[in-house]
Amino acid sequence: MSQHHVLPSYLRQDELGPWGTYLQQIDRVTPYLGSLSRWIETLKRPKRALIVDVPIELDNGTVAHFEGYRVQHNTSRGPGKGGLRYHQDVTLSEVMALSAWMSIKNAAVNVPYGGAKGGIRVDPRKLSRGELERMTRRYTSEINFIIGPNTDIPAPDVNTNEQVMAWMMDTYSMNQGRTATGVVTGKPITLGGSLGRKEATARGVFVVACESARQIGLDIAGARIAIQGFGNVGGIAARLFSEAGAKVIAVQDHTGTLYRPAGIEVLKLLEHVAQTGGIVGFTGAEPLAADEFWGLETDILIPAALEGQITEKNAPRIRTKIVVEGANGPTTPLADDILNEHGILVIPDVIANAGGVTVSYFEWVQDFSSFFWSEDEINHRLERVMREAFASIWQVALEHRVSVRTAAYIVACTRILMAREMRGLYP
Ligand SMILES: NC(=O)C1=CN([C@@H]2O[C@H](COP(=O)(O)OP(=O)(O)OC[C@H]3O[C@@H](n4cnc5c(N)ncnc54)[C@H](O)[C@@H]3O)[C@@H](O)[C@H]2O)C=CC1
Ligand SMILES: O=C(O)CCC(=O)C(=O)O
Repeated sequence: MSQHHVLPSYLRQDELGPWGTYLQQIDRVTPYLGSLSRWIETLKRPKRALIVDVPIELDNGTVAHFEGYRVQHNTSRGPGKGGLRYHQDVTLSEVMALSAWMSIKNAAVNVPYGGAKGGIRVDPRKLSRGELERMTRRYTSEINFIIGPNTDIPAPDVNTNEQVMAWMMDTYSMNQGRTATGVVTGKPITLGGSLGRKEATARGVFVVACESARQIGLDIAGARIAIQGFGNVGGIAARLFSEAGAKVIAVQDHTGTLYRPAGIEVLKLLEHVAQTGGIVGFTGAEPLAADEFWGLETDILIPAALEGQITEKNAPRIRTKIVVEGANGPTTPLADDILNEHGILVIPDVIANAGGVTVSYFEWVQDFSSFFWSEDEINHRLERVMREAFASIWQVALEHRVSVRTAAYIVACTRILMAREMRGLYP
């Protein structure tokens, strides 16, 4: 990383993690921003970062404290928007990076939001349903004063789902004294959720994978796909690819790795995961050592789990044609360079997984107007947004002879910094 980054005083150099990846991505786009680059520092620090203590009474009567975060990276183009993650390894610098990637993503697909993200450092698998509800409600109360339908709108991310969103919406509404459905998206349909939101991220991944495959003359029917992460994004993407005639030959999650060259029966695997919580123990494919996953020969590789999975260590072994980033931040900058040198096309997170927030935007619009659209209408609009965003970013990549990631950042940072410049700094 270049030496000139002025880090916020609450981050140590050795704690950078994904935030360091993000800063390098910003360094790479800066030379393409012309006079707007005088505002670049705006993107290198979050606008607002809140750390909260979340105490709850456990079922056994003891008290546990969890650390929670909500970071609003940028609100130049609209309210903060982004998911909420429950994971034992969540840190402030990770949530900062995730919030920054939301700013870039929302601008890349041109939805009228800034970027935000939240997290709680907890292994939710160790909590009962009651404990999970109490933790969610307490966290929501603690961040209550910085979220709202017009200020910052959370949504599901790793280990959170529509039930968690329902508890958040209810807690926020209790504090407001009125029902405020628009405070979160990814809600249950019966509480103002949108048809198609659950599948939206995976559908967006599928659409951009098809668009990029078309660019390199790859047929999706019969294509070999490997997917890391078999949750909301990876599991549903696997289903969409197999419905389109592709072969999902390898899958990895936190419980194990599976391989079947003839193609895994995705519906059966989804059923197994719904019953057992992970892919381990599925008998319709061979178990594989975790590290072997990265060396498999495939046509499309989809990281759809956590950050920092493709590094300079495993990137040299990757044998695929396209990497489509379902996860946020799965590829480090060094790995990005290696994949590029090997002629592997990388479709970055900020466009590849933007389908989720796009339908979150549709949900928010539907909540405000109390008028709900059909699933066909939603999927149709989603596909149009994804295709148009992909086409314009692809064009910028060709014009500037840069990676698709840098092209997406050129488009997004120009939109954000233009808004910043037009708004000015005063009073
Ligand atoms: N849910 C959404 O709408 C969106 C999610 N994303 C990103 O997609 C990624 C996955 O999110 P979701 O599918 O929503 O989460 P999820 O909680 O539904 O699924 C996460 C999956 O990752 C797997 N996983 C966790 N640790 C792993 C490890 N060390 N090795 C291999 N697999 C591991 C889990 O087993 C699970 O299958 C995250 O990076 C998230 O930020 C991005 C855009 C929107
Ligand atoms: O739907 C949303 O608001 C955000 C989803 C999310 O967290 C993401 O795109 O990474």
